[in-house]
Amino acid sequence: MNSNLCLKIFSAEQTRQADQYTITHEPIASIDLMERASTCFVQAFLRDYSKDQSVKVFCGTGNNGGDGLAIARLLLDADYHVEVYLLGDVEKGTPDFQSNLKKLKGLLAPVWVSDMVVFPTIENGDLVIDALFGSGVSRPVEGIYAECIEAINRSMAKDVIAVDIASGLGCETRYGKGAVMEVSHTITFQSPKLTQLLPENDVHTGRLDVINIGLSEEFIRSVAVQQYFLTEAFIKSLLIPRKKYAHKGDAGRSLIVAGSFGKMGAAVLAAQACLRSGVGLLTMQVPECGVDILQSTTPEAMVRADKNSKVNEKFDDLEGFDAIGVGPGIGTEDETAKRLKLLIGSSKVPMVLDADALNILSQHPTWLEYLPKGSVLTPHPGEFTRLVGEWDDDAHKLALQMELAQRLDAIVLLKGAHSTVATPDGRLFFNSTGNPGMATGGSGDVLTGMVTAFLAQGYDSLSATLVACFVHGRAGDLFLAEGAEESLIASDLITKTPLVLKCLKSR
Ligand SMILES: NC(=O)C1=CN([C@@H]2O[C@H](COP(=O)(O)OP(=O)(O)OC[C@H]3O[C@@H](n4cnc5c(N)ncnc54)[C@H](O)[C@@H]3O)[C@@H](O)[C@H]2O)[C@@H](O)CC1
Ligand SMILES: [K+]
Repeated sequence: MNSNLCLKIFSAEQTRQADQYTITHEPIASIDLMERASTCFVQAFLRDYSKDQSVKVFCGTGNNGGDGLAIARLLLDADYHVEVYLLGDVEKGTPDFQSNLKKLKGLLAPVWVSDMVVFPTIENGDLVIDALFGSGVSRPVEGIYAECIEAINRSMAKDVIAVDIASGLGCETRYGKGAVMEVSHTITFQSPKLTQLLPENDVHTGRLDVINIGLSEEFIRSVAVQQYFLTEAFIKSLLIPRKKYAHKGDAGRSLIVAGSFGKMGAAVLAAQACLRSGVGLLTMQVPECGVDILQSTTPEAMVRADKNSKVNEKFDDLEGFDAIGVGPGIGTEDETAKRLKLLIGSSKVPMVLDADALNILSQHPTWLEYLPKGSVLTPHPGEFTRLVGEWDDDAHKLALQMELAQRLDAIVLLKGAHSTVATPDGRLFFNSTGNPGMATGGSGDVLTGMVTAFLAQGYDSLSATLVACFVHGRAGDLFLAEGAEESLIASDLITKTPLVLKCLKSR
């Protein structure tokens, strides 16, 4: 696995080192690197924001403020109506801030906001560019800066766009006691910052675009990190090609235990997602009441009927399977719980545990110790709370996720916007695909089917989980090309999977 193909999530210090290394070794003057970053920002900005809106740029006196000044100049060149507001001790500004201030002064007179009397009125429909603080913020933001941030947060601005990171939001921590800018869009440099991927900072990040400003690839490759952001190139590198003389057995055999009376839809979704993700042979174990449903909706799957008519009770004969998925719609009846215990105890192949299987396990935590090697847990936040208890904030939640993966020697996929995948050796992968439309019933059942399919096809547990997670999100994103988020239903994810896989497999 070549993790260098992912975007590495750097600390503020590593970001600073990457800048410095690039300046020394490319070599490029610091001011030219700032110009390059600002030009990349403006290119992204021009795609989304038209000239009929007034742009107010708020700049601090560090390099983020320097970026803001360069961006203002480039937008003026592009015929935007721009106003610039400066905060802080301009005399003490960084050298690159000073150079950009000089370059701008011939074109426009910036306003120094010494107190709130000079703070401008932000009209309904204005755009605000936030360049007060970037990755250099090191403590809670207070005083005039905080007053200014709070005024912008209360304003009628149509959009607030952060340069690199919202002011006041640290790369690794939020400095919660101070003011933090609320932004609708962040255009960040080179790689996302950890805080930008956490739900609690959604209002401080908004839509996140990561732009490549050409920091030294040599440096980036050399830095060891534990946290990664998935890229298409990385996922492509994980895909296993089908062999020319492949037969259905080569593509793996899965067993999925799913469904109960009234919840057979979960089994159908998991089955169809598993088949569309390339499994060779799929056997579904469902209660008697679900046999006809499965056979008629999904003729490609073989079906094993449980003697219990309404719930899954019997999990015998595990011979010949390469991966086992269990959980979607099985319910938490006592008989099902007992048989889940036996299934865990007797399976010799990796298992994917989801939904009610996780709910049962949270009632019987000691059974988790017997999970077969390479197993994958795929909780949503509710199931995760039942497994590990409440968390204080998102950082604590990630710590609990990593601790669980280590303790169980299993992969733990925590679902949500930017789903996270934790490994037993302490790595954490953030997904980069998906959208809010996917918060819909059955979406998780589809994911279970996908992970099970990739495991059965011979992917190692981490690769199977990462590929499934990325493909699942990309399928959701593809749906948005033709439908609204609100209209997305879980089966749309299955419908879009063939095209997603085709594109990923193309060179
Ligand atoms: N160094 C480089 O070569 C590049 C830097 N870039 C920009 O530079 C930014 C980082 O710049 P800086 O390191 O100058 O830092 P910032 O511009 O984020 O912060 C500036 C200063 O604010 C002070 N400060 C920190 N927290 C404060 C607080 N709560 N209240 C008041 N003052 C506070 C710090 O001492 C620092 O000197 C990046 O986010 C990015 O926008 C880009 O231009 C790309 C290239
Ligand atoms: K900023």
